[in-house]
Amino acid sequence: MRLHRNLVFATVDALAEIFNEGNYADKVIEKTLKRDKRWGSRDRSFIAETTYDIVRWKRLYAEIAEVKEPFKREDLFRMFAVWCVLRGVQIPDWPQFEKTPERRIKGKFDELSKIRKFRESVPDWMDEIGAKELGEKVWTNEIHALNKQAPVVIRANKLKTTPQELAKKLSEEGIETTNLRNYPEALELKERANIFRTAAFKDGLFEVQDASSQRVAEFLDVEPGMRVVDTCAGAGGKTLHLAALMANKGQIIALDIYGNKLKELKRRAKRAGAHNVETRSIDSTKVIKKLYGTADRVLIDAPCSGLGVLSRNPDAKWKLQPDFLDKIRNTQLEILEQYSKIVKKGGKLVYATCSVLPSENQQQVQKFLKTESGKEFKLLREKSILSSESGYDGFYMASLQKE
Ligand SMILES: C[S@@+](CC[C@H](N)C(=O)[O-])C[C@H]1O[C@@H](n2cnc3c(N)ncnc32)[C@H](O)[C@@H]1O
Repeated sequence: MRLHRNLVFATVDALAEIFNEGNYADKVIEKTLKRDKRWGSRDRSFIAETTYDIVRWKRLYAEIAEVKEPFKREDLFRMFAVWCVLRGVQIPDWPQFEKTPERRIKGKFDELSKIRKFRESVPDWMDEIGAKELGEKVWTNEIHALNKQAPVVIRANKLKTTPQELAKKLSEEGIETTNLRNYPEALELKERANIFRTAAFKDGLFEVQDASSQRVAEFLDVEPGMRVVDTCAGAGGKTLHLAALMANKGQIIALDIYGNKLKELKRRAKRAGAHNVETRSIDSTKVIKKLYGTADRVLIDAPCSGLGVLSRNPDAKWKLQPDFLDKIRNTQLEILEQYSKIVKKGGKLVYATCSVLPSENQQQVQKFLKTESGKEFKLLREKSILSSESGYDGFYMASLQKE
């Protein structure tokens, strides 16, 4: 691979913004890619993938390059040089890369690879919590899996198509996919591509949704005609899946504390042809109280650490803080206690997170079952999905019934 100067410089600029200004990697990359209209798809994927790679391996690369935050521009070039050496990419003969110590880089890599927190490039506190909660062996495998680049999985929108029909249409647009066994609506892309540009996407034939995430709406056991409340709907990944499973019949009320996310949900619902979705912004406790005792199904896709989705969101390793984890656990429990009251007698509640930590998952459900609201529920089943076992995101879901 020959490196192009403007692509490498764009990558280094993006890294400076992510690491030193604390901006979100996806937003920075989106902005960077707009910088030059002449960049083709290969150029764009070089910038996106290299930036994500260096974000993912920040701790390891910084340690090898012997640089510390806040990174100076020359530090970022040194980290880039580490990326080149470890990837087997020839180092350009530019002044920024003069005297790159290739053998030393390889030697330091071998030495640091013996220690998990360096090898897997995670902060000390995260490595400790992971090992404490999951056990050394499971955490070692899990963090390894979470450091792999996530595959692109889409969900065929059954309101408009079938996975077979969709695969054919995408193939006609030059995008090859494979069916995923045991995930009835999912297709995985054989190669990464900008699928948002396809006619199939614009026509609402699919949504990008990880395979594990597709398990959540299924877990809710919905039927057409039901009244369903999706309490933490965000931009509606699961809401749209629920609408498809309910064949557009019945009612879905999508809630969130952020109105802008619900706006995006509405746009997506329109594209997907989901007509049974109504959005309500939670701007006071009244919004929730009005719904008490009214829903056949309630989904709490709770805010969480996101530790199960590090492979698609590697900068969360550096953005997450231990005190946030404490705060979010309290929020999860409060949400469970409050929103569970929306379920009517005999109805079901699904609590889900994209975390692999038991303290956000099964332990929260056990705590909830002991509370005043929780005493009315019994746990029907629960599922923990590890990325190291499934090959997709880490998730947790529990189904509870109100007696
Ligand atoms: C895991 S995300 C939801 C993802 C979404 N369900 C999907 O499938 O695309 C959690 C959501 O909870 C929302 N949230 C945070 N605190 C909340 C609260 N107290 N009540 C309702 N929603 C909340 C966040 O804005 C965020 O959109």
